[in-house]
Amino acid sequence: MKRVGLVGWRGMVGSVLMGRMQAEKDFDLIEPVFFTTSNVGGKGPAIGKDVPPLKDAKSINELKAMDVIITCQGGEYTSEIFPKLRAAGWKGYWIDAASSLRMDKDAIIILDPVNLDVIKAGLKNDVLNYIGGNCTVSLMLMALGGLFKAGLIEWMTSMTYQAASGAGANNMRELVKQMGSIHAAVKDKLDDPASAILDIDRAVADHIRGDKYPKEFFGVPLAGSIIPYIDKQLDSGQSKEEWKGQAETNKILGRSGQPIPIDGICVRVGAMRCHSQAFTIKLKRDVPMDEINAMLAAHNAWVKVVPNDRDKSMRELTPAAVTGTLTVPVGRLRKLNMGMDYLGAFTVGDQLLWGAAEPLRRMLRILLESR
Ligand SMILES: NC(=O)C1=CN([C@@H]2O[C@H](COP(=O)(O)OP(=O)(O)OC[C@H]3O[C@@H](n4cnc5c(N)ncnc54)[C@H](OP(=O)(O)O)[C@@H]3O)[C@@H](O)[C@H]2O)C=CC1
Ligand SMILES: N[C@@H](CC(=O)OP(=O)(O)O)C(=O)O
Repeated sequence: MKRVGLVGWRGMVGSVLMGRMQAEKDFDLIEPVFFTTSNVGGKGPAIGKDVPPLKDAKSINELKAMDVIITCQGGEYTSEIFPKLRAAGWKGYWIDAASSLRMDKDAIIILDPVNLDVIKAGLKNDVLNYIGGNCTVSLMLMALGGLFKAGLIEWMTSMTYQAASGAGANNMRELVKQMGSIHAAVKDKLDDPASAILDIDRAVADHIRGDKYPKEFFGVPLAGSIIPYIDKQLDSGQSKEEWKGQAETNKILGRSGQPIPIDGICVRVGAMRCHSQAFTIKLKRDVPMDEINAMLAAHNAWVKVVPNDRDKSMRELTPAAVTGTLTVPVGRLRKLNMGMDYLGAFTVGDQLLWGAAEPLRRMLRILLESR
């Protein structure tokens, strides 16, 4: 059995990964060894089988004994430990949720329902580093895989509505606190049916601009507002999150040469853990809608085409409907006023599942099956 080291298993992404690995009985197929940066010698998680005490995630010697390492510990950990581990001669497989190594020439971005061929070619060519993609990019590709596979996309824009979870666990807590604090600030007025809505509105606006509004982690209000910037600022005028759209998509698809142009504006909204995206897609030719729907639906087992119907869209194409599931609905599909080769679409996906944890455990399975 392969010795698989798990780092970052108790964090937010790690916990989702643990849940999925247990649900899919992945632990039956491996010898799991759990690592920690804060509790060496402590008890490992309950996974239905005995595991050794927690090992030191900074010990190159302990890590070197692993055949595979899966880490959700974060980019700083990867940047510190990965080069030392390779410098020490470790030849195992490194599977990582963090972005640090994604664009390295020695790394493959993993999203097997979309790029199993790229992953398999990597394994054949002894590539050892397999990195999960950015959540918006992975969810976009799960939704639109059929159009990419058919080579129909000339260029596209993605305008995102990204959940608080993408910023981390503390930010999710802060979003809920912000919601609660808004309600508390106007509860008396809300309880009085005779109160004027503009008084409530003014009180809410004063509150979210005021000092008592909790915004330690976001820095600005999210509940009752939006944040039109995600990740670092780049000289190109894009945010780093926006830059990833084109760079990672083309790498995931294994495209060399001319990249498919992809750009847009990434925005944080008050959803908990589902990212949504609205697309404008320039098709290479006018393809009938029934063919487009069929292509999208047939691409993978998780995408679900939602008919462009008001009631169905409102019920099935929302973070509230999708959260905690692996289903990636895509809908609002229609030709735009710009012409018959312009397609509009909207998708929603759980960014902790397909956007983070799921591709990692599936990569482990691919490795186990291939080796
Ligand atoms: N958040 C996201 O949406 C996505 C994140 N990623 C990447 O995954 C990595 C991890 O992200 P995320 O899971 O959000 O990070 P977390 O902050 O939730 O967890 C990271 C580590 O923090 C330590 N930790 C400290 N205090 C706590 C606590 N109270 N509860 C749990 N863990 C704690 C744990 O390490 P220890 O046990 O050693 O103390 C844990 O492994 C990042 O690199 C990120 O870029 C990738 C895709 C999406
Ligand atoms: N930046 C993403 C989350 C994330 O962790 O992305 P990446 O893995 O590319 O750093 C978000 O805020 O929604």
